[in-house]
Amino acid sequence: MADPLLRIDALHAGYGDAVVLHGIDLAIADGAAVALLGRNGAGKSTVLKTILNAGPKLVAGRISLDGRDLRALGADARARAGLMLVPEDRRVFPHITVAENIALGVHAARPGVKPMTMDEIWDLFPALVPFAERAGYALSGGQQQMVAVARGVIARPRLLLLDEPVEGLAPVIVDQMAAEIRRLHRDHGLTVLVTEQNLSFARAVTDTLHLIDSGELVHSGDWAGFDADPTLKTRYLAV
Ligand SMILES: Nc1ncnc2c1ncn2[C@@H]1O[C@H](COP(=O)(O)OP(=O)(O)OP(=O)(O)O)[C@@H](O)[C@H]1O
Repeated sequence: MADPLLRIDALHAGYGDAVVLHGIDLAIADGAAVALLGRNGAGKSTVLKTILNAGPKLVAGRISLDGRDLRALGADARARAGLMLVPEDRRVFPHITVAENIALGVHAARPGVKPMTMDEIWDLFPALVPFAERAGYALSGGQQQMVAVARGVIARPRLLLLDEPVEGLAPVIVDQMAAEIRRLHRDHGLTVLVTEQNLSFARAVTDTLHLIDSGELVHSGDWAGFDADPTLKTRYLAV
């Protein structure tokens, strides 16, 4: 079997003296779409942020991309290696336009990889075209999320990490977002790791899932396996 794109071995990480991840192993194949599900505080965001070196402290374990050990790299270098995080709080800048917000993502381009043009972005996210010149503060939550995703893909990352992308969004926007992410994955080959509590969204955009509870992975498999054991939902997810 080919080496996975991203590989995490025996990862322990946390904040200050508090260790919140206790030995996470995860392998994500190139072209995969994977969900990381768990309750509030289970450790989902910490996994994503540790992959990016964006906050948590790595205590032990190894993270590699295409076989390359990432541990010595800072967040910017990991972005330029092809990892991009769309954070839970979206971080759309309020006083610049949608187009300007999206263009900020270009800084993460990998050496030798041409970022998308704005025309390519508008083709991928036609719903944003009418808002191209609108300031960030004047967007709805769903529009902000779409801007954050567009900014996340403009540099053509190898792996897009999405932290609870549809939290707080209306069901119709959730469906639109699911179609968008699925299209990026299916038609553009984008590898995706998404944390979620919204099961129907996660199911719509991924093929395999991992459940995390108190900083440990407690189940991994496909959706059919998840559905075959209803206790997984009641034990590990707040539903
Ligand atoms: N900056 C921080 N400093 C200290 N502890 C933190 C920090 N961020 C998160 N934690 C703790 O780490 C644990 C895991 O939090 P994390 O945010 O990774 O969970 P999560 O599964 O993403 O939850 P949510 O769905 O609520 O975002 C929690 O106990 C949380 O309180």
